[in-house]
Amino acid sequence: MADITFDGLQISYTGKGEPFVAVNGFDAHVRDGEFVTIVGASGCGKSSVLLAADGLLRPSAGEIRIGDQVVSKPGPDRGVVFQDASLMPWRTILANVAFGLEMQGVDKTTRLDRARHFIELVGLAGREDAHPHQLSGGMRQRVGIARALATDPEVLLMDEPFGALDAQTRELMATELLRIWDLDRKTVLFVTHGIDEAVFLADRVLVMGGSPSHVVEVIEIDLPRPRDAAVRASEAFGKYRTHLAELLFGAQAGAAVPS
Ligand SMILES: Nc1ncnc2c1ncn2[C@@H]1O[C@H](COP(=O)(O)OP(=O)(O)OP(=O)(O)O)[C@@H](O)[C@H]1O
Repeated sequence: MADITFDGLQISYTGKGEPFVAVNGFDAHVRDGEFVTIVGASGCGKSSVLLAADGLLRPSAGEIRIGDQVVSKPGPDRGVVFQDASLMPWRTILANVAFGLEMQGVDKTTRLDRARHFIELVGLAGREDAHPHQLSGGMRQRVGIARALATDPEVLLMDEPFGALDAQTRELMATELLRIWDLDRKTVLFVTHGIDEAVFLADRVLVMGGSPSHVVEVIEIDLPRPRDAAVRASEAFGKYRTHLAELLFGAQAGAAVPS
């Protein structure tokens, strides 16, 4: 089981003065195979929650469990994609995607075969020998996704993976991500600033708010899959957008979002 449980999660940062409690009482459950997005105002702690789920940040109270295992450090059960794909510039695309498998000691033939498979899956077949600087921002994010998938993690943690892309590429990437996710439905936790993106991708949206922040509302997105342009244009989609905008920016902002 690759469900994720956040149980009374608290995240504090210690500096020179008093510790700063960024997140407190964050409770949530992401079901096995579910696609959950997290939204909230800038600085509310979305990335902190994701870093803690990856095991890179130790909670000051509470715990995170993947299945029945308490998260204490990064592990092969989790694949991570950040806003900046953080590729190694001196490595080819193939070698970047194969990197995690190399770290796991997978033999060369197997890891290159697997890397090629995932490069093809993200639509970059033919670019295996290119270097990251020869690719567009969207292509680099595709490489980041292929790299995260190559080790076959149970859980994908994604922090604004399309945040640096233009609006059109961003929409395209969201559709592509859902196509890939649909192949084996990994458990996904996806942080975004984008209201449309949050609704389009998710089975459920976790809305963060408060100070220190926590989950203030969980919205079940009852829209059909596969999600496509027709779903995006539907009245139901518009209602979810308006509701989310109201929650995040107040009633006036919600009214300004066209459905
Ligand atoms: N290393 C750190 N040291 C001290 N404070 C930090 C550190 N990292 C984050 N913070 C603070 O913790 C809070 C949450 O930050 P975090 O980056 O998790 O928010 P976020 O919701 O992901 O923000 P954004 O949407 O702008 O990316 C912020 O107030 C931030 O200033």
